[in-house]
Amino acid sequence: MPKFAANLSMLYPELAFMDRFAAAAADGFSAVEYLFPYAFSAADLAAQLKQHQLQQVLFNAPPGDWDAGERGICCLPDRQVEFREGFLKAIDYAKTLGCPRIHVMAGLVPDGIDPERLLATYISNLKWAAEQAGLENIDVLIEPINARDMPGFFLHRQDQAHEIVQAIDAPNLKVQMDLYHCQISEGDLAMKLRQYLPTGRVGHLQIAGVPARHEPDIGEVNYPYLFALIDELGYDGHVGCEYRPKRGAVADGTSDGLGWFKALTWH
Ligand SMILES: O=C(O)C(=O)[C@@H](O)CO
Ligand SMILES: [Mg+2]
Repeated sequence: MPKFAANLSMLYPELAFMDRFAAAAADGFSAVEYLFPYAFSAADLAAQLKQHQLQQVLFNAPPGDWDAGERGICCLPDRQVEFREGFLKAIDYAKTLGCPRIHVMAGLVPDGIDPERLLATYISNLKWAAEQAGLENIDVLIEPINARDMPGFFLHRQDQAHEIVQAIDAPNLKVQMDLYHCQISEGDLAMKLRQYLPTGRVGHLQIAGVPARHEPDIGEVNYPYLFALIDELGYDGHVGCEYRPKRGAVADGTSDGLGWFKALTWH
């Protein structure tokens, strides 16, 4: 069975962020991920990980002005200095948290800029980021995100992401394959896993039910089948549980929806 990580940005919305570590550990998780650590000190976050014996497996580099609607700045030509400063801050957090990978969001395609310039900026920033992160044995990940949830995002498809990763050819630059986004954008999940996991270029997996992004046992995707396939293909990384609990922010709403996880992991 794959190893699962609780995504603390989406799971446990009923709790304050700092209380979500304890809740994830109590539910049987041994690893966590979340979008952004920057509202907290790295030392406080590291203390939570230590106290609850959790491994931090992923977080995101600063995405620009998230509250204003930005979704990453890596492809934006006029934001290179900010991207690089933010990425170095992410490396500092990763070192304190013992986190081996950082997700870099590409950004929304702005009007009126030549797509070739966006791609050139994206590639140049990713090359630089992979070099910096490589000095600390950290992987850099890029994630295709579906256009229904994030219209105008630069990166929507697995083949596009893999083409970029291959072109840059840095050993620590990989794809974050979120099966929720992949199902919405392109489908054929089992064949996509068979195509991409053996390349060694998938650095992290994530899951959610489709179409509503609730628990993985709600919706059109047969996850037990895919978990067996992920094992068969020899993937030994984590699978991030990045979904919005169906019961929402009510007491025990997240834990009550974890029957699918407990059935797989509790013996
Ligand atoms: O939304 C997702 O999917 C993610 O993995 C986030 O890191 C970016 O929105
Ligand atoms: Mg994701």
